[in-house]
Amino acid sequence: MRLIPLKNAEQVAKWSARHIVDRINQFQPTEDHPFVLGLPTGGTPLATYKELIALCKAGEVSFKHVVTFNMDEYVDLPIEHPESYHSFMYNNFFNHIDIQQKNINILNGNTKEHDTECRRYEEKIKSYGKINLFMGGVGNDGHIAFNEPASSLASRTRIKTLTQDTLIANSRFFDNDVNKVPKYALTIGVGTLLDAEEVMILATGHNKAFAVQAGVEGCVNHFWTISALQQHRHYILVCDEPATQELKVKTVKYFTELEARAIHSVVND
Ligand SMILES: N[C@@H]1[C@@H](O)[C@H](O)[C@@H](COP(=O)(O)O)O[C@@H]1O
Repeated sequence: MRLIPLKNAEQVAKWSARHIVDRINQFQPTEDHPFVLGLPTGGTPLATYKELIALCKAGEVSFKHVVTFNMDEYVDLPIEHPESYHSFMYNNFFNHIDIQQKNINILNGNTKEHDTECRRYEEKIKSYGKINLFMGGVGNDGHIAFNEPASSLASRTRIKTLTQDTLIANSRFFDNDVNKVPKYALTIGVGTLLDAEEVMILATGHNKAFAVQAGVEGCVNHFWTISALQQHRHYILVCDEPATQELKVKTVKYFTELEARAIHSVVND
């Protein structure tokens, strides 16, 4: 894995946006050979989306031949609701870049046929071969996408019941009223994420410190689903300083020195 320990959230946004732009540009996507990008919602990636919009407007990257797959969507929350992940993605990203509508994929949480929708999503991903780069955030309890504690580490896209911790954490988007937060979500599985060619997780703020510890130093276990990424061949965790607070000093020093000495054609997986 690569741990990128940075000073603050602004640096995390700049580093992650630049990484995505470099990967897209190296790939040289075309209509018939698009770059496939997995995307999250949440407060953490917002600044990365702002950077990507700026880089797109500056002509440093085009999303014309980029296909996106979002990680998750609430169940039974109308698409037009300001807190649906559809609204989030269009308002904060898609409306401001040159992506083609036909290349945007987000799970439909308003269907009654949850299993069919989840299977369709997996098959659509497969139709592109694989996701080239999946960006993600992480919950305070170490969940990735909506793979809540004790999710199968082999799981695929499916419906999940959200935990009380997640309902409380997400109530900040629903007038601080936990009863307004949808109780279920459709989410890609841990296995779906592990199939991506590369996974980049962003973690900022001291609330994420235990999740980061689980993702770097912890044992692989289903209670901290981020830990499953330790088995991924190209896993990058980009953190600000508060998010590394629970890591050993030795661990942070090790990865800092590794990055300083790295020749980036040689990846430190
Ligand atoms: N499903 C999302 C996750 O994808 C996200 O990583 C997490 C943390 O969000 P934030 O970045 O706002 O802390 O929230 C939700 O649970």
